[in-house]
Amino acid sequence: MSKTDYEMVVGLEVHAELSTDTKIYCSCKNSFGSEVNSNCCEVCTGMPGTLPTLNRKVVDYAIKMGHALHCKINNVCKQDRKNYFYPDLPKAYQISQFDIPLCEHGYVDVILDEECHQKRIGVTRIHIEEDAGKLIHDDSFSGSLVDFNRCGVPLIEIVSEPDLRSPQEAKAYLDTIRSILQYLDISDCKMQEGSIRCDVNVSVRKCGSGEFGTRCEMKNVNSFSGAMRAIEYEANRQIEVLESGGTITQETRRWDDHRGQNFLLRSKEDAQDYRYFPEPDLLTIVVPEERVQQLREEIPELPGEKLLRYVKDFGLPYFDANLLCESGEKRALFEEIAAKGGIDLKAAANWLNGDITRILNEKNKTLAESSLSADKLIGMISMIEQGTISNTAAKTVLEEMFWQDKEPSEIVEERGLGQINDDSALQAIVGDVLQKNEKVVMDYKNGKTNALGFLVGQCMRATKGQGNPAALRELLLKQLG
Ligand SMILES: Nc1ncnc2c1ncn2[C@@H]1O[C@H](COP(=O)(O)OP(=O)(O)OP(=O)(O)O)[C@@H](O)[C@H]1O
Ligand SMILES: [Mg+2]
Ligand SMILES: [Mg+2]
Repeated sequence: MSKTDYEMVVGLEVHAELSTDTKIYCSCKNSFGSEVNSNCCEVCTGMPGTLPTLNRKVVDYAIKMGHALHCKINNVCKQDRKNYFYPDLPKAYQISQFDIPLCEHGYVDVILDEECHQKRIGVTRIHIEEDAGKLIHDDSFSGSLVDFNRCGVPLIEIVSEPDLRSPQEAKAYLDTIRSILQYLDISDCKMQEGSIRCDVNVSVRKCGSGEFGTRCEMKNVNSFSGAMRAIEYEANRQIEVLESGGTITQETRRWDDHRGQNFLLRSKEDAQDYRYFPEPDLLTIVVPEERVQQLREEIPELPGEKLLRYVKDFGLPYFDANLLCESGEKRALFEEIAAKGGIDLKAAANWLNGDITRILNEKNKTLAESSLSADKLIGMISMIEQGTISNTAAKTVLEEMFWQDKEPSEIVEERGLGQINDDSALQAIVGDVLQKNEKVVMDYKNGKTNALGFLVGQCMRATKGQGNPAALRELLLKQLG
């Protein structure tokens, strides 16, 4: 049998750090990058005799994610101890949730491609738990150091059903989960700071088989593109094992993205190995039904719905809509423009995704720090549409109105950027350009039609960018016969 006779089956566990001000069970600051061991106390390091107190915000944030992923919310639930030893876990247990997670039985619709085909991915559960500390390995000394600042940072674990069938589907799912977290403003999702991490579970089976194969779980996947590579590699590894007559055993493997390979860490522990038991130091979580509903009402329009709406209602191509949807500020400005109307929205999207994004990136600023507004942009784009200014002149207008409290019309006037639409003025320029470019004119007459573009360019140059290109083109065509 060959590779194509097999199908891969993938399920993902996403851990997202929640952006609460304080940790999940104590009042230590929840922040990244502080001096090592400066944000920890006897509670988050589990000193004997200390008691945890649940941070209410953590429950709110997790319920919001539950609503966004269409989950059933278990507003009466408990927390459990997951026992294991590791040097970054001074308590030797993690407070998590075992048999009754806060949210379960959900799903998310993921957009798979530019034609907006969708696939529904099941979400098994979302539970709250605490993060562990961080080991620091350094070549300058033997052994490892440990930083406890991350102990007790709140996490949600979002577990998917094994519904994914390719690395591309897994990537689309991860991108969707990340942007939902960002839309809800409950996690900063900084991959490089580890605020969103994923474990990748993979199995393979013969195409057409109704049963799943044995899964292997990969740890140390540090990016979404790394997840795609890890999935591809692991599925191939399993197929090779099966094809050579072997069997797959349930294992935890370590992905090494640099080498593009994974390595056995341990044969997989089962839930029973953790000896889960109800956390005796914490009360049952009880969230009043009104609070659950109130949180539902706080859910904004989510990325998938928004993207489809931009494509369907505003006629934007997927690519443009997707770029706009990535930034809260851009979305807000675009929607304000769309609500006011009167201009081509594709043009607005182009400016937002193009020059405006470029300028912001160059200056490392946000839209809120600029002087741009929906009205200014509408004003500028209308002037282009009415032929008052050229696209080139508009770039100058944009640069000026970006940081200054000036109207586009003011700038056009001050800087004399108005487009020359006057036929007789343009006629003179066309005549001059044709005279100076006899060879190009010959080429054009001999069938080299792209010579026309060159001539338009020359006319634009002669007008210092202020000629109306459409009018110039027409005049040129007339003269060239
Ligand atoms: N046969 C399979 N092939 C691929 N993925 C699978 C298969 N069976 C289960 N999975 C996926 O494995 C993941 C299991 O995650 P879950 O958190 O429930 O358990 P775990 O990995 O054993 O626990 P832990 O959180 O302690 O790592 C889910 O995403 C699920 O969809
Ligand atoms: Mg898990
Ligand atoms: Mg796991």
